[in-house]
Amino acid sequence: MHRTRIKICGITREQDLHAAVDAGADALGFVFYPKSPRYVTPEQFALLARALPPYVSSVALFVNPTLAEVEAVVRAGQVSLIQFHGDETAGQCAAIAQQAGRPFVRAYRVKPDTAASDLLSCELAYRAASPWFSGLLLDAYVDAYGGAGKVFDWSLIPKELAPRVVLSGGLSVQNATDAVVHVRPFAVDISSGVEESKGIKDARKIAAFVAAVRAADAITTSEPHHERST
Ligand SMILES: O=C(O)c1ccccc1N[C@@H]1O[C@H](COP(=O)(O)O)[C@@H](O)[C@H]1O
Repeated sequence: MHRTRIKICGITREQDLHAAVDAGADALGFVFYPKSPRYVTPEQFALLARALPPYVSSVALFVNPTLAEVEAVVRAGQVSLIQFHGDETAGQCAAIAQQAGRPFVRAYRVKPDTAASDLLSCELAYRAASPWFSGLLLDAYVDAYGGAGKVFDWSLIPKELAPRVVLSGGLSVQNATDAVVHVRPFAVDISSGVEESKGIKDARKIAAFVAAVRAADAITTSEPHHERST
């Protein structure tokens, strides 16, 4: 059975970190973009990261960072993976990841006119650019860098790419099962959909989201892959 990996992003409080871990999250995201309502400083991250148990990944999310900013975070606490969510080029991501010694996920903000070939060639280019490239995260394009709670058209994702991507953008307790059953991504990433207010997570929503993803995993296991409807 495929177990869709789950990342809960935008952790700012220790109680939210525990809620996500207790619910069964595989990864927790910390936002190092100062304009975000979910921003944590390296000092705040250092305290939060001490509460991370083994085998739960921590993802440091940046928007157009300098190498020094990334290195400061990597020094502050345990970082498993970097997430680039800005306008960084493949070369910049590769250079920072190499220097910081961490693999990275690249966010691609999907527009209504994004073609399947755009997504496939982007993945190919990143894979060629760096051995530190771990995969693409697909988010909806909005007039901000992310965390906007907006869904994009999942049918734009090429079927051959879906099993490798992190699906993101406007996921919620309500659409989680649908998202996993239709797209069958490797992982899902959610931030605003499990919040009570910006930067403050809701433990019940986190638990319900994880349950909805697991329900979808059970459905996709009983349904042969070739029957995927999108
Ligand atoms: O969470 C933020 O504030 C944020 C800021 C800048 C870039 C990305 C950000 N969050 C990421 O956006 C996607 C979608 O979030 P949502 O579930 O639609 O709220 C997700 O990967 C967050 O990690």
